[in-house]
Amino acid sequence: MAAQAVLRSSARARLLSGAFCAQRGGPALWQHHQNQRAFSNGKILVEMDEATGVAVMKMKSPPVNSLNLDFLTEFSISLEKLEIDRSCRGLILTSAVSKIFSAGLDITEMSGKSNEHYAAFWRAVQEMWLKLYGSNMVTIAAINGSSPAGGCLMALCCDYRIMADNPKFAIGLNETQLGIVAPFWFKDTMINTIGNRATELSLQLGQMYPAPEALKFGLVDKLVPEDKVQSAAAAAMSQWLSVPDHARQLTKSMMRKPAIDRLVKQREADINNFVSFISKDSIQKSLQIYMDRLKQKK
Ligand SMILES: CCCCC/C=C\CCCC/C=C/C(=O)SCCNC(=O)CCNC(=O)[C@H](O)C(C)(C)COP(=O)(O)OP(=O)(O)OC[C@H]1O[C@@H](n2cnc3c(N)ncnc32)[C@H](O)[C@@H]1OP(=O)(O)O
Repeated sequence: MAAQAVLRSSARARLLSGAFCAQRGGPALWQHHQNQRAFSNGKILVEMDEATGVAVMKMKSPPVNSLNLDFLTEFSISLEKLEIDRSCRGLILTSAVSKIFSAGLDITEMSGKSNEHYAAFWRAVQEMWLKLYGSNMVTIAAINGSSPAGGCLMALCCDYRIMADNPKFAIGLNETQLGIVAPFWFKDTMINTIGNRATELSLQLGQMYPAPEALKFGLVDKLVPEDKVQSAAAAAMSQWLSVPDHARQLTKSMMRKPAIDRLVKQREADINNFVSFISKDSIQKSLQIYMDRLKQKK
């Protein structure tokens, strides 16, 4: 895909230079065990089944898998590593943290930091989206917990979503509830999944949907009991992998390329927009109030 080509160069350069690995105290090399390969960069564990060509990526950044700059960098590099591995055809994205898929963007990365930090953070968020939404692999989200905002975006980037059938787990783009705004590419991703009107309702209200409602709304494709999420994802994956790769990939590209091209064309403007928005005093105040509320609910 065009966007993939643009993106691959920077992440691959970092991957090959080993800059990221050195920073983490050593290269994230594959460990082999029978038909399994695995690597971990700290916040992400990847296990690959060589017999099926399916990798399972587990987010393991307790307490809530929030997407901070380190996490996003590890995520993009891990994804790139799988993308360039020709033996890997499918990716199941899930969480190793009990009851949480991902709490979305780390709010502390958007509060009280320099404009340079905000810009680097937002570039990393964009990169995560460009890589996951534009992946050539079959991507299935095994949503085994709550998934607000950026966590929901990650799930929406996948080709298919299976969620644990537990009404305590909720998913949605709740940005307006924080007093912030989902950018156009979050909105486009949701429109491409549930349509324009449902997205407008959902985004304006900052709605979080408990699993059964998320299914009705089309935000997820299937609900299964909590202990069956991984096996259901594996079963769905084998169905998806029965389709010839080239035909499926071209179809995926046809569906997603307009949205991807849109961000690629205005990446720098989108970063500048984010920095000027997030650094406003009124927005900082809203985020502070939201964080205080989160801590008080305990
Ligand atoms: C006009 C154009 C504008 C263009 C762009 C401009 C704007 C930018 C848009 C930015 C888009 C943003 C996307 C996002 O993802 S924002 C993040 C949204 N996330 C949330 O609202 C999630 C909040 N968290 C929760 O609802 C819950 O924590 C939970 C995930 C359901 C888990 O609940 P529970 O198991 O009860 O855990 P706790 O609430 O006790 O949380 C544990 C500790 O984790 C901290 N926490 C939680 N979420 C986050 C987070 N997202 N970031 C940072 N930290 C988080 C929480 O405070 C607890 O910390 P503590 O133990 O120190 O108290």
